[in-house]
Amino acid sequence: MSGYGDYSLEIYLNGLNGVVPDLPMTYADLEARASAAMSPALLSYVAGGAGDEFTQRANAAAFGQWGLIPRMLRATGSRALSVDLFGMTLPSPLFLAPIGVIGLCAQDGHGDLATARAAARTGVPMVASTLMNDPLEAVAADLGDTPGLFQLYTPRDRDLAASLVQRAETAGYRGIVVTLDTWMLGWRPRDLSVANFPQLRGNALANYTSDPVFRASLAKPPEEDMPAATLQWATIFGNPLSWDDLPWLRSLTSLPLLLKGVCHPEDVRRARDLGVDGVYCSTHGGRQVNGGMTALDALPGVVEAADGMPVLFDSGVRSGADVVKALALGATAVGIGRPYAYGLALGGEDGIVHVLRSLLAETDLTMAIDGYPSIADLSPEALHRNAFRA
Ligand SMILES: Cc1cc2nc3c(=O)[nH]c(=O)nc-3n(C[C@H](O)[C@H](O)[C@H](O)COP(=O)(O)O)c2cc1C
Ligand SMILES: O=C(O)C(=O)c1ccccc1
Repeated sequence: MSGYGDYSLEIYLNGLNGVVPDLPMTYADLEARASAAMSPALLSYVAGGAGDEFTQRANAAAFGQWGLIPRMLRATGSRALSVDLFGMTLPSPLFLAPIGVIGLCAQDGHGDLATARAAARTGVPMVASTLMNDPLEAVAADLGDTPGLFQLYTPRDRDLAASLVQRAETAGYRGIVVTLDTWMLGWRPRDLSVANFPQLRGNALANYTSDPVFRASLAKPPEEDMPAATLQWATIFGNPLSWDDLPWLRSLTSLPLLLKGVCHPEDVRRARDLGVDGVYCSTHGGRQVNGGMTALDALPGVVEAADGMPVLFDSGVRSGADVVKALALGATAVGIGRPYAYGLALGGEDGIVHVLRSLLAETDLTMAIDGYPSIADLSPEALHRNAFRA
């Protein structure tokens, strides 16, 4: 049974001793204070999105269409927030979405490890990006007993893809998440304005530079010629996959295989037919394309087509109320993106833990007060279409 809501009591009790939180309690404050703590180039990369960022804003605003219907007298004195995913029992429905430059968001450049340690402390699983400053093996070691999934950016070199997946299996990751919406880079005016793309400067490439297949493709080891290694990375990074590649992807692993960026029911059905174990409904936080549908609008159709297969969700989740709504629309687990990057930039590992505990507390309190004692009680019928939109 969840005691996540007790985080607020803990804070109020600390106040009796004159202690007030040194980390932000609102998303607006988190974003503002983290922005001030980051370099302008890193901030434009993390906070920015595609085009004029309409889709990025709409992803978050879409939650305002829905309101949880309060129900009374439903004995919500304790809440059940745990979820089952691929045979794992997770303590809560949250997970950490893959963030390729999370390493850079920490002062020491090891934000991938800090994220893994925050995952270990909270039990919130981490989806580790292909693009990390530390190799996937080191990140797995810091996860402890908390499960990790490995997010694959499928390179053009099939042997390199196979090597990365094999390494993830050996390191103990519990699933492979293949991201399909980012085999090429979208139009990102903020980054273009400062002519900065972190990976092209050699950042977050540790999984490549530590890989025997990648190293064998280089004339000189990356330690001697990183610019050449980086150019090689740019050449092989993105593979424009088709459905014909799916049997090959499936053959790479016996771990659960998930596809990230899937928003159309027909794509869900096709993935299912080809032996995929789960789909991940996301619009990449509006970073890749602008002007499209929001991830939340796509979610009900994806859930229906998934027909019981797990559906991970992210894009625009900023509060516990958002988490509850995504669960009610059928998400199996809900991914946190930018909020934890800001938590890390502002407060290191403790900053991530604070962001996660705050989101979980608000989720728990929302379910308690509105009369939904377990995640199983959350369904589309629990939601009302709001007439008023802020
Ligand atoms: C700075 C940054 C880097 C990201 N890198 C990756 C990545 O390496 N792989 C991936 O699949 N998604 C990546 N994403 C997308 C996230 O996994 C997630 O879909 C997105 O952040 C959700 O939107 P939100 O942060 O606005 O909630 C990245 C997002 C951000 C903000
Ligand atoms: O910045 C991103 O969202 C991201 O994941 C990415 C990674 C490599 C190339 C382009 C985008």
